[in-house]
Amino acid sequence: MESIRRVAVLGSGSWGTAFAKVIADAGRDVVLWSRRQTVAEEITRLHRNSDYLPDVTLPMNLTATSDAAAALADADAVVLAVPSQTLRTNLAAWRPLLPAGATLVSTAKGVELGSLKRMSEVIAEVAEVPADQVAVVSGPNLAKEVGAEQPTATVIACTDERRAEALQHACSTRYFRPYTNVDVIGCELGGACKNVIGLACGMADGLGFGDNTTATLITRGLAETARLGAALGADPLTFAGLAGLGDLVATCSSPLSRNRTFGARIGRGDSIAEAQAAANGQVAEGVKSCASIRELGARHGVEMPITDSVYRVCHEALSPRVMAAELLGRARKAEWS
Ligand SMILES: NC(=O)C1=CN([C@@H]2O[C@H](COP(=O)(O)OP(=O)(O)OC[C@H]3O[C@@H](n4cnc5c(N)ncnc54)[C@H](OP(=O)(O)O)[C@@H]3O)[C@@H](O)[C@H]2O)C=CC1
Ligand SMILES: O=C(CO)COP(=O)(O)O
Repeated sequence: MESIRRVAVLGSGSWGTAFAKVIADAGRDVVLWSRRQTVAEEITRLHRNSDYLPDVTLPMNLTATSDAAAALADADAVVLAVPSQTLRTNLAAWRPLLPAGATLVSTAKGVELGSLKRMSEVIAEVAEVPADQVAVVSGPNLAKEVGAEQPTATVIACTDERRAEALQHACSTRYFRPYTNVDVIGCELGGACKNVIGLACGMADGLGFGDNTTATLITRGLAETARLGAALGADPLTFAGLAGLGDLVATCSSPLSRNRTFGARIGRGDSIAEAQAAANGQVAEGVKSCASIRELGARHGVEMPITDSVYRVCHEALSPRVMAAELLGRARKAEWS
């Protein structure tokens, strides 16, 4: 695998912008694609993305465009940083422009509604590339903290270890430390499921519950994520790592998490529509992915009580307080069963 010199990042929201900055800080030329020309112009001319990371000055070797062909020209790696549920449509439009052989990198943390596919599966299918050409970046990576250059680690997962290492090299900086992992399934499930558990933790906070409840949800949330992972062939160790426990803890504890913030509003009594309006267009992936993850669990006979409860709150108008009572009132069982 050749080294990565030029990177296209498609999607200029919070994470697309922060991760593009990391790669530029690692010395690569980065072109960020934005669907809004005004955002692209602001990034290129003023080195700012005031909609998503207003306090961050972006590096000079990061430019932006709303022309996908210009962003993708000669890219050695293509980072996909759009929401999970639009990725298939976005990528289908970009498919003819993808440079042959480029590593395609998923940053989206979700499971597709309908197909129940992981993002790397969607990418391989739509781009018509082998699975080992697709990498996943996942870990405790709250965009605002990464943008502020706070010390952070992540996981680059790819079944082709040399591609993973090339990407690891292309995004290693003094504040961002990527580890490689060949367990793509586990890393993706960790990233998708933690958003749902983050919603549950937010709901608990909104109801006025404290750290015991949060710790209980984190731990039992990890247990159901790991059960799903086992059924889908993930490496159990992945769930103890950055893309598992690491991301789960960051999302479930941080007021910066959009999923946790969304859940807290619901816990305080907002409707789903009100919480969506307050999110101001920013994606809280778990609201949709709770449906696909719940269905994936059911398809594989995996019990996922927290995910099921979050789904019923988000899509069947279950009250969070009743959710809490129901979860506590479940049939008694052994911890590891
Ligand atoms: N934020 C974070 O801390 C992290 C997020 N992630 C994951 O990265 C993915 C992207 O999230 P993030 O950047 O945070 O999301 P944001 O909500 O911050 O930004 C979403 C971006 O996607 C664009 N977009 C939205 N809908 C479409 C569409 N239909 N077609 C094309 N572009 C679209 C938005 O454009 P516009 O501005 O014009 O609306 C915006 O640039 C998610 O799966 C998230 O879970 C992963 C790690 C960290
Ligand atoms: O994935 C994230 C941190 O790793 C961001 O979480 P939110 O999407 O909940 O903000």
